[in-house]
Amino acid sequence: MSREPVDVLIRRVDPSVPLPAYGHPGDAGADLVTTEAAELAPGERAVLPTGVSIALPDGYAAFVHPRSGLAARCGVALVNAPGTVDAGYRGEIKVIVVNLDPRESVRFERFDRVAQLIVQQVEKVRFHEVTQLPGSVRADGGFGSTGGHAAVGGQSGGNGYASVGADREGQ
Ligand SMILES: O=c1ccn([C@H]2C[C@H](O)[C@@H](COP(=O)(O)OP(=O)(O)OP(=O)(O)O)O2)c(=O)[nH]1
Ligand SMILES: [Mg+2]
Repeated sequence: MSREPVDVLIRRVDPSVPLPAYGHPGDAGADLVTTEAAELAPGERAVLPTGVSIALPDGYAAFVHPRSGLAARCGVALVNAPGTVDAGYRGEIKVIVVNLDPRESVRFERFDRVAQLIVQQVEKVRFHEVTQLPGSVRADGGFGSTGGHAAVGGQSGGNGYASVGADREGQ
């Protein structure tokens, strides 16, 4: 059974902007548009206005996520993905896009969909300082400790194959 949607107040900063909308029932993200046209050269980034500001209930945050179609077709990423919109933020939501394509410029027209907003409940924690943390199986292993590193500069970790995600150390 699906839960009732959470009510979120929204204000149009740009009076003619379409409100964020879910593409399909069950989608996690509501699409955000840019209210400004922009052209990004390869490697260029821009902070694009979305024309809306929101008031989230306490205990919620909204996250500005990339759109996979823009990423796959045009190499467009969000520099800070996912961007965090705090419950207390009343300013205009902005999207920090970057064109990662090495050759092609990318052009956004006014009201093109540039990102998607995912609203989530977030925990607030209280930090308790200690001198020693409880043990765990992972301990301080991280940053590739389980193997399967991507190749850098065409070189892999010693066997000469460029690979992403294959666990060579397990073979
Ligand atoms: O992609 C984003 C990320 C952030 N924000 C807005 C909402 C958020 O509440 C505020 C601050 O974001 P963040 O905390 O990530 O930035 P900061 O550099 O830490 O700024 P601040 O010192 O204002 O917290 O900026 C956006 O509109 N889009
Ligand atoms: Mg901050």
